[in-house]
Amino acid sequence: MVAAKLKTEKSPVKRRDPLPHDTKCLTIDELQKLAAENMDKQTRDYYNEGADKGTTLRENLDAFQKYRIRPRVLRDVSQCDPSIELFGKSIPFPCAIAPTAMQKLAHPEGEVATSKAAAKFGTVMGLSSFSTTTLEEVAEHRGENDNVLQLYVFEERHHTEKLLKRAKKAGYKAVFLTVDTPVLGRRNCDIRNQFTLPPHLQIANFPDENGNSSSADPPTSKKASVRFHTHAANPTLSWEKDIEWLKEQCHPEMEVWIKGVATAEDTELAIKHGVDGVVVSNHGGRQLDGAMATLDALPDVARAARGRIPVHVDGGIRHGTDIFKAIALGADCVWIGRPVLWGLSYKGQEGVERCLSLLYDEFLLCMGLAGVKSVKEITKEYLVRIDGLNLSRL
Ligand SMILES: Cc1cc2nc3c(=O)[nH]c(=O)nc-3n(C[C@H](O)[C@H](O)[C@H](O)COP(=O)(O)O)c2cc1C
Ligand SMILES: CC(C)CC(=O)C(=O)O
Repeated sequence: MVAAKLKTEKSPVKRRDPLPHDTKCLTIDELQKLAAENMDKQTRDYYNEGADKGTTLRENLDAFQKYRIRPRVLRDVSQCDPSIELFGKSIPFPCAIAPTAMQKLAHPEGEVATSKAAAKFGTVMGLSSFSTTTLEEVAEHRGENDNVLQLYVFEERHHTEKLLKRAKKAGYKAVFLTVDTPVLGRRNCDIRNQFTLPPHLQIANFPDENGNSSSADPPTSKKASVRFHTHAANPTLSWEKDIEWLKEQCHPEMEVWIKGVATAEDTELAIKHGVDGVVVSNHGGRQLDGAMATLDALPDVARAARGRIPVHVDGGIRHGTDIFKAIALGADCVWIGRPVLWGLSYKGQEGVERCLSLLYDEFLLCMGLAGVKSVKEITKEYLVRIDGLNLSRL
């Protein structure tokens, strides 16, 4: 396979051994189809849908087709190195696992399977606050790996405070404060399906007064202390009030990143308020429908950051060439959401490894064929933009 062909005996680059092919599942699109067979309608809709008309969800995907790669040749690509550093450690390629809620809907092992897969593969996992496994149990399976905790800062701060103390103790490297959710986006399928967690699953990080984890009870229930229906969104969040507070809670043990930035102005503010990194994200098209595709928002954010803080991006990444394009447009790393859920649903831990492995192989192949030997060489010189019938240099 390609990864093996690109490797030479003398290569100093330690590269992952390729997984044997699964001939039913050679692309992320095939993975999505296989996963769909294993999910009930409520789960499939919850995982796959976007907000409202799904415009931003679609555009996140389509934006990658506005660019084509300008390959360079005769560059001796026998020693391509796709690895990057994240949180001071090497990860195999510039791709990590975005936080997605309630993973036991996809597979009984849920977030533990994802953590094990991330550990085996060697990349960073983002854990949603609204996971169906406690953050401590997930951390137990991370091996040498770094994990980060996605955070919704609740109006009742004591819930968040407790969570942050636990995350520090469990060794999480960073918190990713989600900022694109001041109110919850309109998800019509969830409304029609009257989405709720099945009774055997819990939102595990928020026990009630009796120590029981909260289930995703309907909004009328008084049982749980923190429920996603009522707590994921927090319209009161602000730069002045919350970021300083969060840094005080987290530093120096955990970095504070902001997930959900889309503009140069907010990037400047993030830097001014001393955050450690930003993720360009629109929540996978699940929040503001009609918002820009993340790939379209990325160049502005990267320009504004001017290398002062890392700029990551998520949304619509379904192929190794998508990763290449995002890096060329200024991202330091990408995060993937739904493809991991599809991997989980297809085959638990093995499915998540398959997902990462497909993207890795495609990215490595793309590097070799585009004529770059390291991730830092990937710049906008390697892209053209398609405007109608014209191709323009960036
Ligand atoms: C089912 C699902 C649940 C999600 N849950 C969360 C969450 O709890 N917190 C969060 O910040 N983002 C959440 N996200 C957004 C992801 O972190 C990420 O931004 C998005 O999935 C990236 O787009 P992609 O799915 O096209 O890769 C969720 C996304 C999906 C699809
Ligand atoms: C509403 C949250 C619990 C999960 C989330 O962020 C999402 O479903 O997009």
